[in-house]
Amino acid sequence: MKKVHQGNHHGHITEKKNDASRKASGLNSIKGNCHNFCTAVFKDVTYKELKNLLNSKKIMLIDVRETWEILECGKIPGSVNIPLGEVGEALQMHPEDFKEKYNEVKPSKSDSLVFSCLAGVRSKKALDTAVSLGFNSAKHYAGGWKEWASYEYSEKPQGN
Ligand SMILES: O=S(=O)([O-])[S-]
Repeated sequence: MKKVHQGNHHGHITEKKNDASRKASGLNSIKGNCHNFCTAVFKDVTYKELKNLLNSKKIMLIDVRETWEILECGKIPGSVNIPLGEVGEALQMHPEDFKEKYNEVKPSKSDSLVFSCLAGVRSKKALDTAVSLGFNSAKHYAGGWKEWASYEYSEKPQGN
């Protein structure tokens, strides 16, 4: 008898838990969508903003393309190459190791970091990694090398 009673009671709790976890996963997906929306709107720098930031020398621009792509296509002047697969590890490195590997001072969590790639997909992933590691001022240049080269190396009027 006792066993049956416990079983029923347990079953009831389990049902409640399932309900609670269903609600939580609903909230998580809302949170996920909001995060994507917020990073898309507030953490994206335009070509002109990037130019100004580079001129002010107040940012570290990290190009997350593979090294061969940079050698083949070119790079935004002043950018540092950290391929996407290395970003998480690099941002957690000891500053001395970072300096040795990338020949740059490791950015602090409050520094302005901007990620770029070819067309904004990998730079967004790098941005998400950086934000999850506490680099809350990080942004990305969604236009990437594609847009940069089109403004810098063609007769096209420059965008914003
Ligand atoms: O560089 S990219 O991932 O946007 S194609």
